[in-house]
This record gives sequence, C-alpha cells and structure tokens, in this order.
Amino acid sequence: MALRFSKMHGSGNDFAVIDSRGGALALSPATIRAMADRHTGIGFDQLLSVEPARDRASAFYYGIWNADGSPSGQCGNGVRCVAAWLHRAGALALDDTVQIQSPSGPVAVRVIDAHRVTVDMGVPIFEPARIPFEAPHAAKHYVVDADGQPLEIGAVSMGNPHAVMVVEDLSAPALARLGPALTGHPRFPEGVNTGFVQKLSTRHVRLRVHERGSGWTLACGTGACAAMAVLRQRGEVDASVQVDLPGGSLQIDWNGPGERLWMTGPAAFVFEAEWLDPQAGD
Ligand SMILES: N[C@@H](CCC[C@H](N)C(=O)O)C(=O)O
Repeated sequence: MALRFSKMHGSGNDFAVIDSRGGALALSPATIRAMADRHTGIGFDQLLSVEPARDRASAFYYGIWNADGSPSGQCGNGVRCVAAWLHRAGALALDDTVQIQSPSGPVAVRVIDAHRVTVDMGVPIFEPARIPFEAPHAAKHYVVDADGQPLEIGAVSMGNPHAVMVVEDLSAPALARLGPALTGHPRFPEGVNTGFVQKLSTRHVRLRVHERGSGWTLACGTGACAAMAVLRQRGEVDASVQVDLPGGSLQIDWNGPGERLWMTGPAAFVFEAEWLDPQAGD
C-alpha cells in the first residue's frame, strides 16, 4: 500500500502532510522515523495528518509527530500548512475563519491568500504544572542548571512546552550545547522546545529553536509565540513583534496575559508523492 503525502514547509520548518480525512492515521514511531530520514526517507521535521473532527465545534482534527516518532500537542508552522492544504483541497475558503482541533485543543485559522495564514493560537499557559515544568510557582524568570552552569529561562506552554532564553548573540558557539542540554532537562518531564532569542528592538527579535524530537529547525511557530509570550509578559516587547528565524519571519500579536495570541506567516507546497513502504522500520 502506498501512502500519498504533500511535502510542505512554513519558513523552512518542513512537513509531510497526509490526507487522513477517512479516519485517524496510525503509524508506528519506527515508520515515522523511517519516513523522516533525510537520506533514505521523505525528510521532514514533523509529520502532520488531516483527520475528521473529534468535536462538534471543529471542522477538522490534525495530528502531529516529530521526526523521532514522538507525538506533540501543537505545531505553529504546521497548522498554517494544514490550513493551506485544506484551502488547496477545496475544504477552506479564503478569508473564512474556521476552528480546527490540535491534540492540545482548538485553534482558529484564516487563509489570507494561497501562501499566507493567520492563526489564533489561544492563550499562553504559564502555570508550571500545565507546561509541564518543575517549579513551586509561576514566575517570569527561572534559574535552571544545565551544561554545568546556572541559566535564566522563561517557561510557557503554547499547547506544547517551551523554554525561552534571552541571549546577546545568536551565533555564540555555546548555543550548540545549550539547546540539547535544555531540551532534555529533567525539570521538563516531557522534554521541552528550547528557543534562544536576541532582542533587536521592542518590535523585532531574532530566534533559533532546538525542538524536542526534531533538533535544530529553520523555524518553529510555537517557538516564536513562546518567545513573544515570555518577553511581553516581562514587559520587554510591544504587542506586535516580527520574529526572524533562520528560514523566514513570522508576525506575532499578543496584548498580554489572559489574552489570545495571533501568529501570521507563510505556508508553502513543495511537491506531492507516495511513500512506498508504509511498513518501513516495523
Ligand atoms: N515545529 C513546530 C513544533 C513541533 C512540535 C515540537 N517539536 C514538540 O515536540 O512540541 C512549530 O512550528 O511549532
């Protein structure tokens, strides 16, 4: 049996999107790892499925798996690609706002044009237990020991866990070690996506993300939202911020704690093909 997929990306964060509107997608972690391999497979940061809605308020459900086969609750660049995919499939009209459901809950998407999507990403969650992050109470700054030194981070969930660290220089060689060290830090019992953010002004930041389950990526949508949430909660940025990632830029809008956060950015099709070995890795 062959498995048809669309190869897509959002600012260089790349995906295989599978039409599972007939029923839930069930692939083993070993198969997903085989598909994600950049030499012998399709190559992607995440696998996304488009499935029937699981609640009455949503039009569709989407599943998310990292390149190592682990599931995730949310994917910001991925949800823009899912919306663009639905538009190309004729299931979502331009400018319509539609609720679709992720594993961590609903988001609302609006396809602005064939290449650009706005998403209501919901309310950022700072309570440590809900991230999950081991800390006695919510704070704007936490100190964690990693790579043999105390590091100051912010922590937030955008439907998936994020640690955000402000740095002076995004090209500092130490970040190559700090990314993996924080992503696997024991105070994040489910692992964490780690963002390093450099402030250029109160409306413009640069970001690199080491993703849980996928490693360094060219962009991370929820990472950009998390960087905004942490910096704005501290009063360090305005309500509208441009986030530059290695693969492109995202626009993030957020008024502050308790409010919903909006992300706008690109979604691109690359090609469509068939995965010919659905049992690979089993
Ligand atoms: N690329 C994503 C995030 C994907 C999931 C993440 N690696 C996790 O395990 O939570 C994005 O654009 O948000």
